[in-house]
Amino acid sequence: MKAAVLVFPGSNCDRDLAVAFRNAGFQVDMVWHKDSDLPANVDIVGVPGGFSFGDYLRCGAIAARSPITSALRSHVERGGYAIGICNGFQVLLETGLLPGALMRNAGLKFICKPVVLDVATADSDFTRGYKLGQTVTFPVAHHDGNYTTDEATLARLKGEDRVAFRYAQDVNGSVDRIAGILSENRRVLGLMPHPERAADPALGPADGRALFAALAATRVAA
Ligand SMILES: NC(=O)CC[C@H](N)C(=O)O
Repeated sequence: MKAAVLVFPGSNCDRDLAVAFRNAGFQVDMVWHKDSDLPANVDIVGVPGGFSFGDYLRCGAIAARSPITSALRSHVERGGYAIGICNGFQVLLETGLLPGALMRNAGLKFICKPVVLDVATADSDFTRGYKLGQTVTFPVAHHDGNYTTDEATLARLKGEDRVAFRYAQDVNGSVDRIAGILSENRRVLGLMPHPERAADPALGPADGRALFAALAATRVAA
């Protein structure tokens, strides 16, 4: 299995994400945002956390217009897998590859702490290592994590079982306590909490490991 981790000016979780992929058995290439192609035969693209382009305009808005993001779009449109974590989730929303938007946290403060999440669906190649309703602990570190969308999209996300994770308790004001969502074909996951920072038992809780392990076990037919 081959992963590509995108790197923007201001990314700061790119290496953590690469380590989590590698420890799960992936071969990983780092790809600079000015490149216009992904390496050949990439199975999954990781869009990492951080502060791409200093979070200017809106978090992820400039990164969404980088050359590599067109390649990401083509990869996803071909049915390829992608995961966007924190700033990566913001980038996926800004590209329109996932629906909705992330606003400033309801409390207007940067939140940096481990949070408990409910696994809201186990029906995806990202979450099938968990049980439905299981709780997991991943860290969050964001100021713009307040997920919102219109009523119709929210109803659709819920009706199509596309909410992947919910905060067990309100953290940042997100509608329906949504922490992460899936694309229509369930091959793109965007989430604010950081599974890659909870993937090594030597460093603390390692609930994120099951996500990368499930992906590594996925037979990709894209
Ligand atoms: N850790 C991150 O990816 C930070 C995300 C984003 N720049 C925010 O603060 O909302």
